[in-house]
Amino acid sequence: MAEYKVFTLSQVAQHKSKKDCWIVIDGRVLNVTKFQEEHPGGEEALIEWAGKDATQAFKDIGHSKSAQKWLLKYQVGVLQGYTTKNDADVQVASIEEPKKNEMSAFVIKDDHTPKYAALVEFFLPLLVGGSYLAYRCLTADSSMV
Ligand code: HEM
Repeated sequence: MAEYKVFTLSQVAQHKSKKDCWIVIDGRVLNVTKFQEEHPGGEEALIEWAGKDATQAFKDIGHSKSAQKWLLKYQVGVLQGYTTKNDADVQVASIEEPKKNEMSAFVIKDDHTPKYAALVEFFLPLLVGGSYLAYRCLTADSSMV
């Protein structure tokens, strides 16, 4: 388990230039100065967030799991108020939740009960109506005799 130095947001804010660029993601303080040119999303995306907490922006893009692992490579500390018990904890917190919600929505759609109810609602009036007509026909025939 790595022991990281603790920084306040105002300490991070002092590293907001292209030559000295820190950002915060999920409570991790990252020195991304050398990563700017390598970043597949462009260096501007990182410079825009220099010295700030970019957690929401990072999540909104939908970065891959592999991108999340890259965070560990550039971590220099932890934001005050956060505790990273181990490296795996913070990674999982970022992407898995939306996928679980998608699945539960799918399960609700897959429920067969409403289909069954719709069939009964359709055939029951037909059955009652048909029986009534048959009864009327039979009664009419017998009255003519
Ligand atoms: C140190 C933090 C970051 C790392 C390690 C990182 C890493 C990556 C990686 C590996 C990709 C390629 C696609 C993927 O694997 O998901 C990517 C794409 C991208 N990133 Fe980042 N990123 C970081 C921070 C940010 C921030 C703060 C923004 C700001 C909004 C950002 C915006 C983007 C965009 C726009 C793309 C392109 C997405 C696409 O082409 O669909 N990234 N990033």
